[in-house]
Amino acid sequence: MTPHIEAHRGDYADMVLLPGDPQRAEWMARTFLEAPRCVNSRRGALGFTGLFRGQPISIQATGIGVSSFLIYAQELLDYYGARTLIRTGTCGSLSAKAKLRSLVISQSVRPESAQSGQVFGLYGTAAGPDPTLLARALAKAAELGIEHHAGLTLCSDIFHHPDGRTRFAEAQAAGALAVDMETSALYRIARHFGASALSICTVVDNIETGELTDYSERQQLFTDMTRLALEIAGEGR
Ligand SMILES: O=P(O)(O)O[C@H]1O[C@H](CO)[C@@H](O)[C@H]1O
Ligand SMILES: O=c1cc[nH]c(=O)[nH]1
Repeated sequence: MTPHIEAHRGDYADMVLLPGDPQRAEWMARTFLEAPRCVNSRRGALGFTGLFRGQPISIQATGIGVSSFLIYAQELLDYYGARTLIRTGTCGSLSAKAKLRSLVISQSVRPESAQSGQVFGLYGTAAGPDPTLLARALAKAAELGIEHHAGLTLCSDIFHHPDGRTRFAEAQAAGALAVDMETSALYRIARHFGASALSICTVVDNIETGELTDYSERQQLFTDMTRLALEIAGEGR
């Protein structure tokens, strides 16, 4: 076990999907995995291991933001030997292209601020997704007819900000499709451990228009993202 995970070594698969929300982790595991087994409930950060088409896959909630994310990612990579991490998150759209309920696949990511830079500086220079996972995701999403966009995303440390949406102007001018709060940390820590990573997020609100999805519709909302992540995870490393 680790300070934040009560599972034994060997309880996690090499391949781990990482939603932020523990309720999403449970829904994904119970809906899509065969024989899902809860391997962590410490602090309510639920983790599950089961089978997808006969192959072991784990799903671990990471909480909100870089600080929480890095705890779970570090312990999975360093202690439990995870080799592939796929974030199955939510994001806010910063672009008319990234429609509500569609998927954004992060092809490159920039941190929002100097504070982010200091945290991410622990893991060296900027990093991106694993090219093989990215190529698989793009091909599978097209094959399955899943609405998606791939491109630059922004990773923020702050959800409620006194400057509101004006703080995103520079990132929008640079072409950022959407904002989340973990992707930059995912790519950097994965590179540090020589692991493969990809971030896929479902758009749950549009920061320009103020459109919002409701939490109650979120389970159906995550079907495409979960199917896509499992399909590409199911192809192995
Ligand atoms: O829904 P998750 O995966 O937690 O992702 C997004 O939602 C949270 C903010 O509401 C942040 O963690 C952000 O990155
Ligand atoms: O607006 C949003 C929605 C989800 N996640 C974020 O970080 N921001």
